[in-house]
Amino acid sequence: MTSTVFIDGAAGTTGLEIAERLAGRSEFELIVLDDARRKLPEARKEALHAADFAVLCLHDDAAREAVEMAEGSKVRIVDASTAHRVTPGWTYGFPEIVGREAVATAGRVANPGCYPTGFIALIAPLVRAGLVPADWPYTVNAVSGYSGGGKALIERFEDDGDIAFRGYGLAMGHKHVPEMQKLAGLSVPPLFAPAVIPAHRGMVVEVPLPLGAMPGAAAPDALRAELAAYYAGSPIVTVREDVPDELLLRRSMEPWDGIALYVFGAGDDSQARLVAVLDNLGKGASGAAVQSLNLMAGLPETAGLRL
Ligand SMILES: NC(=O)C1=CN([C@@H]2O[C@H](COP(=O)(O)OP(=O)(O)OC[C@H]3O[C@@H](n4cnc5c(N)ncnc54)[C@H](OP(=O)(O)O)[C@@H]3O)[C@@H](O)[C@H]2O)C=CC1
Ligand SMILES: CC(=O)N[C@@H](CCC(=O)OP(=O)(O)O)C(=O)O
Repeated sequence: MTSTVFIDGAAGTTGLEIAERLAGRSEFELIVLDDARRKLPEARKEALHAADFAVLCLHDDAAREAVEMAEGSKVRIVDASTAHRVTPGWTYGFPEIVGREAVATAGRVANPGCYPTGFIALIAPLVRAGLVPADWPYTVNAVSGYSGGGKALIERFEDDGDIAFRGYGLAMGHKHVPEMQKLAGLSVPPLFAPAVIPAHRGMVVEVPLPLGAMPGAAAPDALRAELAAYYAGSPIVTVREDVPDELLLRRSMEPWDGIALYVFGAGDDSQARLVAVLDNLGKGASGAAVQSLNLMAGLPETAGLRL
């Protein structure tokens, strides 16, 4: 059976990558609005009411508007924006964390943020297993390729070829913190230090752990073993056993919908560095949206993904 899909915001960075992952698949037929109509409220509303699925690849206000427009229709929504990630009634679209069945049966799915995908993948299973405390003030140090900021940041980095590093979120209160706290099951918000580097895509999310000072925290080998058991059999999440000399992001990175998790530990078990490497536009956005869409349509979760 073919399902119809409307990508609202199809001309944007995330929307284009979702369309690429759906291209040539007989299970989905895209509803496309031409350039003159793609922002017209009446055209969007008509498309939302005609579609089986809609993927919102919009800024938060336009995403909220789309959800309102969809009222009274049968459409099932995956929202890539931040608008509904901690909203009651919405399912957080991270099947490995909330369960595949929850996503498969949902009518409203909030696609995770790119940085939270790395943080939650690392921390949520460990908190649940009681191997690290839920009441610890975690720190999240992360770098992202500039496509993470959409068309505006892409243009800025490509116009100004001289930016080597952009630290931001310096006033704290980044929009990703609430979902990190909620999905990881933490009693205090993590301290988040994001930055952008002059590569188009790719990200590294690191959570440094002073294990010796953390009440009840397990040793690095036990943390790695727990993550490996938690994600065993996942075609998307890989827990790496190796300790490379260095972790590199390359400007030439191809689209990739997987995520690699590492636990690096000090010999005396006093410290660990949890690291997630992913593609902000892959498992961090478009790949995750297509994974959820697959599950919602009753299809294999990796169909169309770049793994
Ligand atoms: N980029 C990434 O790595 C990630 C992005 N996201 C989220 O996904 C969403 C989309 O981001 P991204 O693709 O990067 O952003 P872009 O800016 O690249 O794309 C947004 C698109 O929405 C279009 N648009 C703006 N207003 C309207 C409207 N009223 N109706 C219809 N279309 C509209 C824009 O049009 P125009 O082309 O004319 O500007 C643009 O094509 C955001 O909420 C973002 O935070 C989430 C995770 C990662
Ligand atoms: C590099 C960069 O600017 N990244 C964006 C987040 C990208 C993203 O995940 O957007 P959503 O929160 O809508 O999911 C930022 O920090 O605002």
